[in-house]
Amino acid sequence: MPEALLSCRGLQAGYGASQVLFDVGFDIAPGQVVTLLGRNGMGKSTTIKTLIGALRLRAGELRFGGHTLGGLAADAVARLGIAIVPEGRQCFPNLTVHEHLVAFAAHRNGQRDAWTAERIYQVFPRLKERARNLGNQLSGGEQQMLAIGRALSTNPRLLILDEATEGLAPVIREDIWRCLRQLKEAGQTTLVVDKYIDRLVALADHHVILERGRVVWQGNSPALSADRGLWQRYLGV
Ligand SMILES: Nc1ncnc2c1ncn2[C@@H]1O[C@H](COP(=O)(O)OP(=O)(O)OP(=O)(O)O)[C@@H](O)[C@H]1O
Repeated sequence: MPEALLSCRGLQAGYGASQVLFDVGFDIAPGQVVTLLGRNGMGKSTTIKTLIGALRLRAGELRFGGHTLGGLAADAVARLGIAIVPEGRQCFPNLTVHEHLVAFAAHRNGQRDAWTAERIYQVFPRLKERARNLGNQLSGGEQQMLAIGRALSTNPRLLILDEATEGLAPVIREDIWRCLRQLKEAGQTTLVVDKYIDRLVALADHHVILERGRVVWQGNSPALSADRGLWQRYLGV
């Protein structure tokens, strides 16, 4: 097992008086795709908010690429190379597709094969066709592709997708899954939260199941596929 890019142990976090995360711990190795699973309200988004510095870490250890993240503000975490595609896409209505892909461009992964606009267009040919369109002229699926492309343009060492296929038509969702497979083949380290477990099993290397703010199971795709009891107990499917 290569050294982890992200490593968290015993994470605790919450909102005011309500504690939501009690004991969250997992690793993400370079190039891995890891999922956070669990029913609604179990702490997936709260874990992500804690990782990106949007929510204060109350206890635990959070390390990323040799840095300790706990206590760092969100902009500092972003500069270290964690990019998030948030729920709800958030494209800019009056920037063109191409402007989205160059305005935030950075080089944070230290790799030679940078995600340039051209490379992003290879993964998302639809975006190339729409390069001159404004953000508010795009369909929901195109906006989602653009949100992923924009995050990639910062060349993150870790890409985080929170419910990236939420609200999309099935055919568009499949397009997003195909793109995520391409990103994985290109070596992009990714953390995914989504509800389509069968698709995640096909895509990801490692899965982490949360139940009321604690990791109750983690393992690889064959192990998760083989244990339908886990799906019923923790995932409600
Ligand atoms: N801003 C907030 N203030 C107070 N409580 C919150 C806030 N955001 C989330 N919570 C609570 O924290 C708990 C965990 O929520 P979280 O959003 O992390 O769950 P989740 O696993 O991502 O599920 P979902 O798919 O519903 O988003 C829930 O009980 C939720 O009500």
